[in-house]
Amino acid sequence: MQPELSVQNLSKTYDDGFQALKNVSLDIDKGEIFALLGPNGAGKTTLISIICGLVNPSSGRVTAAGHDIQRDFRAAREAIGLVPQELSTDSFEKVWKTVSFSRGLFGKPPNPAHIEKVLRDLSLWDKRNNRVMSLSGGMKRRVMIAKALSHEPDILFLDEPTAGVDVELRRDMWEMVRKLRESGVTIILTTHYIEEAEEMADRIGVIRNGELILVEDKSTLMSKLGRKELRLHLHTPMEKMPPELADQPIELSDDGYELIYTFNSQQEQANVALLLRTLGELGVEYRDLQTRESSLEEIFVGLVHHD
Ligand SMILES: Nc1ncnc2c1ncn2[C@@H]1O[C@H](COP(=O)(O)OP(=O)(O)OP(=O)(O)O)[C@@H](O)[C@H]1O
Repeated sequence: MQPELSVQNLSKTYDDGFQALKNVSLDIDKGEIFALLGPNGAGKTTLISIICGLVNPSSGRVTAAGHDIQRDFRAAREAIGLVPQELSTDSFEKVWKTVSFSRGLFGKPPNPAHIEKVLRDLSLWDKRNNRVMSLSGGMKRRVMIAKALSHEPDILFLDEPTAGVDVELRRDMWEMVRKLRESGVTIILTTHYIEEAEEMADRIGVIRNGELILVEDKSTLMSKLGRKELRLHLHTPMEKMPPELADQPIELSDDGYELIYTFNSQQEQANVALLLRTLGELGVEYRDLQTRESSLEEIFVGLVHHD
């Protein structure tokens, strides 16, 4: 199957000589939710802006829904909906009008039934006759999404969709994104909230200094790079690590009351059983045992700050 979005060897050097993207290649399938993670200035917005035809690439090729974004600009752009990072919604226009107008910009004939559906799906129907500028920040953000969906795009870009949005609205947005995916829309989102990527994405790409350093299924990423931690709370403090445990990835807490064992998620649980048996043989008693897996956030911080 042809990917819905294909980015091949894309590079961008801005006029001042700054190289914001370095040979980025990425294929995204129809119906995927793809999260692009990266620290500030990594190149996320540049990548999205090139795909949406707002910035010219220095080299490389992009196809969206099978259309080359440079040779076949109109068709490619029509296939894409973009919800930009900056909200430009200080409009005197009413919600219905501004959303319908966006559709017209793509040369699509009016389709009130579609606009109604979009507004209803985004819980904006009751506000359709309100002026955009009179809406709350969260509602304005929904209007931005409605505008991006007005021309029935196949691919939707959400550039930091929930920045500055409260937790409740964030959850509503996630719900909405899932519904969109069910209707066959491919979704690419950038986010600083790792929780968001963890919650939503099928695949995750990590971009750093203009390079796509990793693309992986979320679950693979978490099991490959995630670590598990086992903490044993001891009955009596231990003064130093017994020699039998010296070659294990195990640490003793400063107060001597905790043994902390870390292991790769992929590694066999059998190692844990072995550790517990060794402790039993040594007569080390513990009152409590806790396990914990590293979050995507910890994995991400590790990726972005180390080589
Ligand atoms: N027009 C421009 N001219 C020169 N440099 C630019 C231009 N636009 C962006 N840059 C630089 O390119 C780099 C990537 O910027 P970009 O906005 O793509 O990052 P980002 O990953 O989206 O960051 P953020 O998370 O902060 O939005 C930054 O260092 C930025 O300063």
